[in-house]
Amino acid sequence: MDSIIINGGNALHGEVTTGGSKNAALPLLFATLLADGEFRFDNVPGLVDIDSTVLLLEHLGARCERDGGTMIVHAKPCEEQVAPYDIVRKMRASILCLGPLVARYGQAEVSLPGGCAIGSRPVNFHIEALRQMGAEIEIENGYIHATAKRLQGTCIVFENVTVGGTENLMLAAVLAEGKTVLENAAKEPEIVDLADCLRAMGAKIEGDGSSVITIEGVESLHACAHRVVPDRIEAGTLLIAGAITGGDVTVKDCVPGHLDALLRRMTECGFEIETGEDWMRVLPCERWTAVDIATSPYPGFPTDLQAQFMALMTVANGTSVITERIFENRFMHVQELVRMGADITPKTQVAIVRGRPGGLSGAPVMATDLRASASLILAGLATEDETIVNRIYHLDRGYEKLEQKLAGLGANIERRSG
Ligand SMILES: CC(=O)N[C@H]1[C@@H](OP(=O)(O)OP(=O)(O)OC[C@H]2O[C@@H](n3ccc(=O)[nH]c3=O)[C@H](O)[C@@H]2O)O[C@H](CO)[C@@H](O)[C@@H]1O
Ligand SMILES: C=C(OP(=O)(O)O)C(=O)O
Repeated sequence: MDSIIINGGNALHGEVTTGGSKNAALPLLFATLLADGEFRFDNVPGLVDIDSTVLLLEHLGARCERDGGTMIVHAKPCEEQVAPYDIVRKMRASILCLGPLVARYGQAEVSLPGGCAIGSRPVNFHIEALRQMGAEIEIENGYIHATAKRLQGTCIVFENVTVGGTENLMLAAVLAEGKTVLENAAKEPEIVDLADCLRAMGAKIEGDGSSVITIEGVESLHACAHRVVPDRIEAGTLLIAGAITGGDVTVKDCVPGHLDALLRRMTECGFEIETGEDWMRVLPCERWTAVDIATSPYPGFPTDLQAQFMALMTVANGTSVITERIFENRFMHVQELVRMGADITPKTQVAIVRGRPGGLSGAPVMATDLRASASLILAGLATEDETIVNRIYHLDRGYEKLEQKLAGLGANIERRSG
């Protein structure tokens, strides 16, 4: 199993580019189940989760070709609408094939995704909403069995904001009969990116980016070309990497407007941040002040940056209260940060981080999930000695060549295969 070795202590300097968004690319690729023909996607990140999606699409009859950041999907009619356990268990977002399959073919069998390190992560909102559109859904032998004559447009009010649920229902409603209104919908930039792509396929969608999305179903859709939106979580992680080392880092090819919540908090900490249309820069800062964060749906502070921000707070001046409101178990990085000298008291959904400027030391640590991996690497950069981050396969789900990007900024970091 690969690990990442970091010899901390270097202030990072220079420019680094952001790749395409994992969380946008996944639903976009599942949108190809809605039409036949040749789709072209640019700015597709090279990630294990993208490989898992390709595996599932190819299982469902498509052929995918990749050349750098470009992915061509030759979409064909799907003969057997089955998403098997062996593929779904690799990636929870596989559930996003349910909406398009049942909308287009009137049936689907999709393995129920399990929980993961950050929580139980049920898909009851997806299932309930599809039932409201007329789908008959049974759960048997670990599979969701869905059938429908033609899905019927209706008004769906999500009990809680759900990114995947909103996406699955958008992917279903575009081919339903009549108008679907999604209320309390997610507003994430990835939702807007999906809506843009679906519109390019001929769908009629309004309101994406707000909490009410209206979709007028159409009879059929066609293939299109689309460029994946930049990954705001990768961009935020790279900016924090510059900040935590007291460095001067410019993150290019990103959308700073998608990171308002992070940039506001970092500015409150005392960091000087400059932004342009598609870049942002953190300037050198020797000491920063602790601030509190509480995660919430977009445009709130993203849960996917909570672990990385916590690393920054472990070496801040003062005490920070970090509240995780999206997932019930997203503090798995705390114990590993503590092994590196951090002073953190975790409670149920709150962690009290008593900052210790210059107080971290390198250690062998274990990554438990994707963003926890990033958090431990950031903490490693802030020490003066060696950190070994084990179980790095989580990182490869969501960051393309993170160690190479950080090394390009002057970090002493390498991957060791083993
Ligand atoms: C591939 C992808 O885009 N993943 C992102 C997506 O995950 P994902 O789409 O899985 O997250 P959701 O927004 O659906 O989940 C939010 C909360 O709602 C709960 N819930 C969700 C659905 C449901 O049917 N029932 C239910 O109870 C979840 O357990 C969680 O507590 O949004 C999360 C929240 O921004 C991000 O952390 C993930 O990186
Ligand atoms: C939790 C994440 O992803 P997923 O929903 O794919 O597990 C993430 O990107 O941080």
